[in-house]
Amino acid sequence: MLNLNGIGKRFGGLTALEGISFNVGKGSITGIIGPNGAGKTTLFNIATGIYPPSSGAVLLEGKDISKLPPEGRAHLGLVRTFQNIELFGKMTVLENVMVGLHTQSSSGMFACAFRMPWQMGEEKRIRARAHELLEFVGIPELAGVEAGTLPFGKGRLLEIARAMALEPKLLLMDEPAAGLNSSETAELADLIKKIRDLGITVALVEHDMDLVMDICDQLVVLNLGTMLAEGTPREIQDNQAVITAYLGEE
Ligand SMILES: Nc1ncnc2c1ncn2[C@@H]1O[C@H](COP(=O)(O)OP(=O)(O)OP(=O)(O)O)[C@@H](O)[C@H]1O
Repeated sequence: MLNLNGIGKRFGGLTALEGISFNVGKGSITGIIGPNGAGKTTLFNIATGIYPPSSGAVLLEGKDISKLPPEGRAHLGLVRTFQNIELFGKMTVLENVMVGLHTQSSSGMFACAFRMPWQMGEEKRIRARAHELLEFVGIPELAGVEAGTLPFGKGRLLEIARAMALEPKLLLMDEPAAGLNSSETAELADLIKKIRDLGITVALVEHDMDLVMDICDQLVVLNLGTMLAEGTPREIQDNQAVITAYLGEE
């Protein structure tokens, strides 16, 4: 689904990544883990188009997307969530999801903002779909609430609903469990599995080892900008280099 081919990244004299190659399998949940400063965020930013790689290529379904900006990647179905939730605080929860749906709709934001008569049917369809997505992530009762007043954990679920509005083929999540308590993390784990069960490929950068061991089909371990290991959670747990470099730190 997503191929990272010999990715390298230099920031001035510092080599943040070197020779990173792996494939995020279609329909899988892939976790990218590693100690602090391993290069996870840098790799995530290269995959989502925030930075160009210094070397190597990013391929989505075989197509080289290395030079595409984030919006272009989103059009091809590569959608991301943020570690620091970015919501429209003054809008309702429902409206936040509707904004995502408008960017996908044929009529676009402009016509919808002015409520052209021929857009009313579309508007109704979008509102219904937004309700469905809130139901899917488990917060249907919060539709009318101002997004800025949401507790952090609910905000994360809303962000996921908004990402789902973009109809991702591949959802890239930046530390989705950061800031969540254990019951919220368990809820998140169920939701990510539900997303995978819809046929959407998921890749996440995450520090919460219990979460990645629970939900991931495949793990990639980075250390000091290189790939230390790749395998199933079981294989990674038993990998001596990983234990030394990473798990041993805990
Ligand atoms: N924009 C930048 N300019 C210069 N150096 C950077 C930049 N972004 C990252 N680095 C460096 O690249 C290396 C990898 O950092 P990165 O943030 O990708 O690691 P990480 O695995 O995400 O760490 P953490 O788990 O702490 O978030 C670090 O040495 C970092 O200082």
